Order: sequence, then C-alpha cells, then structure tokens
Amino acid sequence: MVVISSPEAVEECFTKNNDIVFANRDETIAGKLLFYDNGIIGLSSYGDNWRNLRRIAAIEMLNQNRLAMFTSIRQEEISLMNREIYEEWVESDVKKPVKVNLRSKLSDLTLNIMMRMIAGKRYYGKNVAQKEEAKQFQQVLKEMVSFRGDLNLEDYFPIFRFTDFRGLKKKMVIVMTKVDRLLQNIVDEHRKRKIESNTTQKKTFIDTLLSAQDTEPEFLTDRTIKALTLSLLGAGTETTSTTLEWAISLLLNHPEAMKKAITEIQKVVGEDRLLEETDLPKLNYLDNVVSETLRLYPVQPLLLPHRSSEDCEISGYHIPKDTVLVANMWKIQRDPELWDEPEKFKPERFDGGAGGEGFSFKMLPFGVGRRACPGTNLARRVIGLTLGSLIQSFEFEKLVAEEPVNMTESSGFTLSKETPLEAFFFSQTETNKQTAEPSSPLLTPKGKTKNMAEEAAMDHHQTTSQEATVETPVKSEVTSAEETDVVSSEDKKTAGTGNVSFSIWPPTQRTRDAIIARLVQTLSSTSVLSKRYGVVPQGHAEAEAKRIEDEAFTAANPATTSADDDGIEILQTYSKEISRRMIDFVKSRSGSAAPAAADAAPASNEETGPAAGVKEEGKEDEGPAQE
Ligand code: HEM
Repeated sequence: MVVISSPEAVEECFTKNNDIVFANRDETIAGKLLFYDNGIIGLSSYGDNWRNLRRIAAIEMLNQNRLAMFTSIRQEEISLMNREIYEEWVESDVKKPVKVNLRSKLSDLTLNIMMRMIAGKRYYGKNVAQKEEAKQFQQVLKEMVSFRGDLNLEDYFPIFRFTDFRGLKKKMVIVMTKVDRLLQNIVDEHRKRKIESNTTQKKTFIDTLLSAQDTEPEFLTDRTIKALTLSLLGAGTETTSTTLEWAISLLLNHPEAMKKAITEIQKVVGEDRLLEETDLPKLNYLDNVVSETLRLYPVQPLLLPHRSSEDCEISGYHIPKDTVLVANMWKIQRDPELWDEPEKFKPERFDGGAGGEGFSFKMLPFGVGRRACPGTNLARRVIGLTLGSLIQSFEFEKLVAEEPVNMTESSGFTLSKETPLEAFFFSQTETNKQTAEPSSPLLTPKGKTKNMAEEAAMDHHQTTSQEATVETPVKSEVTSAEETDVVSSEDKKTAGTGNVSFSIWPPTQRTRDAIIARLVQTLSSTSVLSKRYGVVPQGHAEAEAKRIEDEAFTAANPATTSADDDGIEILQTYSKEISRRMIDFVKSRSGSAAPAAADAAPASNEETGPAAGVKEEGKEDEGPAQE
C-alpha cells in the first residue's frame, strides 16, 4: 500500500496517464457479497462496466439538468424535516426550546431525498405512505450498515479466503438476499406501472432506466439497475448527512460565523420566503461554510482506495502493479505548510470560491480524476439548501451553553462525529410559541407560517422549465394524498384523542387571492401555456382568473363532492377544476383545434402526479412530463 499526502503527489497520481493506472479499485469480500460482486460504481474495476455505470448515472440522474428536475423533491423534503422539528418544538414544553437529534433527522432527510429521486418513495419520517415496506427497508439498511465496522481478515490474509471467519460471509449473503429482493420489488413495481399506464412518461431514476432498458437490453439488466440504485444510495446519503452534521456543529461552536450566515441569508433571500436552491449561487458565505467544513472534516478523508493496474513510477519510486493507493486528504487539508492557521474554522479563506487555482490539489474532498465523486453537484445543493433552510427557519443552541460541541472524530474510513449531534431548537420567542400553530406545514423564516396553497403558488415561480409543461396554481405537496397531512388554511381544530387534527378546506381568502394572482400570471405572461395558446391581456386575464377560481371553488365545495376528514380530496378537486377551466378557457380563446395532447398537459411535479391538474380528467390532456 502507498499513502500519499502532498498536493504534488496527488497531482502526479491522478492526472495524465497515472490517473488511468490508478483507476482500479481494491476488491473486498464485502464488495463481492454485499454489492453485486463489486458491481456498484464505487467498487467496480476500471473498464466498460464501470464506464457504463458512470455514464448512465451522470446522464439520467446527476447532471445539472436532471438535478434541476428534482429540485422540488429536495425542497419538499427539507420543508418536511423543518416542519417535523417545528412540530416537536410546539408539542414540547412551551417554555423551552426542544432537543433535536440532528443525526437521525439528517440521515432520514438524505435517505428520503435519494429514495424519492431514485424510486419515488419516502421511507423515513412521519408522512410515510407504505409503512410495511418502509419498515423492511429501514431494517435491511440497518443490517447492511452493521457490517461496516467489521474487519474482514479474508481481505488481508488470502489464507482465510476459503474459510468463513466468524460466519460473516454467511451473514452477508443473507442480508444481500434481502436487499436484492427489496430492490427487485421496487423495479418490478415500476415496470408494472410502466406497462399498465402505457406511457413513456419518465419520472424517477428507475423509470428512466427501465425506458433505457429497451435500447440497451444487454447492459441495462435488472441487476445493473439494482446495482446503480445501490451505488447512489450507498455513496450519496451518509456522506451528505455527515457533512451537514459537521457543518452545524461548527456553526454552533462559532456563533460569529452563524451570525454572518444568517445575515447573508436575510440580505439575499429576505424574510418573507424560504431559501431555495436557485438562491445558493448568491450565498457566498454559506458556500464558504460548506467548503471549510469539507476541508476540516472530509467524510472520505482517504478518498476511496485506488489500485494500480500496471507498474508505474511516482516521485521517483517504482510502484508495482496491484498496489493499493491511498490519498490522505485529511492531512493535506490541514497541512500548516499549505494553509494559514489550518486548525481554525475560517470560512473566509474560500472567498472567491473553493474551485480557484490556489486550491488545486490541496482541497479535494470529492477526489479528483476519473474516479472523482460524480455526486459533487448534488451534494453541494443538498448541503447548502438544508443548512441555509435550517439557519433561516430556526434558532439553535448547544446543549450546554458554556461547552463547545464535542468534535471528536470516530475511527474508521469514514470521518463522522463520534457522538451524534443534538441541539436545542426553537423558532420564535416564548410568547409566540404559545400562539404558534401546530399545523404549520412549511416554515418560512424563523417560524412564520404559510399554508400549502400559498406555498404552491410561490413554488411555481421557481418551477424549472424541465419540471413542468403548463403551470397550474395549486399542487399537492407530497407524493400522495395518504401522505398529505401537511396543509392548513383556516386551521379548523378538531380535538381528537389528545391529538389535534386539521382541515385544509376551505382555503382562506388570502390563499384564494394568491391563487388568482398566480393564474393571472400564468395567463398573461410567458408560460408554456401562453406560448402555445397566446398571451391573454392583463385585464382579461384578471377577470377570467377570478371566474375560473370562483367556479372551481363552488364546484369543489363539499356540497358537490364527498367530504373527507381533512379536506385533501376537496382540495384536489378544486385544483383539478381550476386546471380544467383554465385549459378550456385558453383553448376556446385561441379558437383552434386542440393541439397535440401531450403539449397541453398541465404541470405535474415529476412525482406528485395528477393532483395538480387535469391529467385525470380527460385523455386529451394526458401527456408525458417533458424532459
Ligand atoms: C458531502 C458529500 C460527498 C462527499 C464528500 C463525497 C466524496 C467522495 C469521494 C472522496 C469519493 C472517492 C473519490 C476517489 O476515490 O478518488 C466519492 C466517490 C463516489 N461518490 Fe461521492 N461524495 C459525496 C456525495 C455523493 C453523492 C450525493 C453521490 C451521488 C448520489 C455520490 C456518489 C459517488 C459515487 C458513485 C462514487 C464512486 C465513483 C467511482 O468510483 O467512480 N457522492 N465520493
């Protein structure tokens, strides 16, 4: 094994021809038995299989366009986590901030984000639809993670290859059988839905892979799809949540930095809305905080082990084939020769960006070269957005005011905090807390609340062109109605068995006005709808928007629909009625025959499905979400 710990050596190993020489991975027993015979991206040997896996992951999931399509998932999940924290605080002792275990919250968050992007499923937190399946997933994941600390003697002493020391191999095979079954079920479920719905609509990562299966059947087998899923789940969740845990710990220990981050967010985003991903490029200090966290606490401090595929020379030394190469980035990123006050948390050192010339080969938390992390953009989006949203929505404090958060590092290949981070959270003053609304679904800065339709109306301002075809003013916030308990309006409280339940119908006048305003905007300014059917003059759009909303409100009222407990069905009807009327109006106005049905499909978040619009109403409006 060769360990390198200088930027010069890193450059020598991971550029030019040496980058190819060291592009192999070290094969392990765990990789063989738990990860499809080292068939996931991070463990696969350099060659066609690895190249294809990376290509597909990049094209179908990790490039900037695909990431932009999944923005709403990340924002929703972060909002849901914030809401959960908020509710815990509201439900706890009114006079105190609430103690929150951030490790588990952040871990749940990153798993939910990844699983929703991959398979449209959320398995953690309060709003879980498929509870039994979620339980199985959580259990299997726990079992997989439990192998992590195990040292496999077979990996180090070939003599043990043919034995099963401590029965570890057998246990791994059993766990892998469960993992495989679970993933196969998910793939089958997607395939079934694809056949039944007879649509080419591409939604989740697995959906796109199944479609691609038709064109690349030899490579994109079910096993490859499962291996890709496992690649991203394994590499993209804990890395991100652990970095977040370090970042929050550092901010708690550096109140002046926390203050600067808050001030920047207030300046750039303001106090009336929640931070969004599109704000991130303007939040330089927040970005510096993330970079400085990754410098001090790179989750993969030694990158992943690389293995040479042929003899080569490094710094004048002969390195034989099959040598394992480890790059000690932790050492380089704290080297006093390279960094001013290296042990200090100084986000300012990254003013001007961490990608600048001055940092090349001395700041590489994501690695470099052909085996570098392909998830860098996704990780930075999730970390920036989560960190910023938490800071913006809550005040948080250390458990013991006089003592710094314990920053002891755990042992092992991954650099995590030895003790899970817990902190006190609150979002307003004590007096406000007593009047806080427990139903608050989505927090706006520092605990102000906002109801879903308002959020939806706002959300559509940020909808990317890839996400939507036609914008509609109301949309469901989470995947399915079963999951949706997040909406509030008049907050009609009905005392239950000690719990409080809320109805989302009817919406407040403010909400209805927001929806009308959104409708006017959709009709009278440039949108996919107006591009196709023409822009409606402002005055006309205002009158029609009012009519459409009013008629939809009447049509959706419980007198004409079956009342449900929480109003979700009514809200969905309301949403559909608005969308239907809007489409009818623009079509009748253009006076033309209905255009190609697919082009007229109303907005639908890639996951939320038809709740947002007319999709269910009539075939003529059905069509694939455009990519
Ligand atoms: C803070 C978050 C993250 C950090 C610090 C990180 C860091 C790294 C590092 C150091 C490597 C190894 C590079 C090498 O061996 O030279 C790696 C590999 C990898 N990462 Fe990340 N990563 C993060 C998040 C993600 C995310 C979100 C994803 C995708 C969803 C991802 C997917 C991968 C994959 C697939 C590999 C294997 C690449 C290969 O072997 O070709 N990572 N990551």
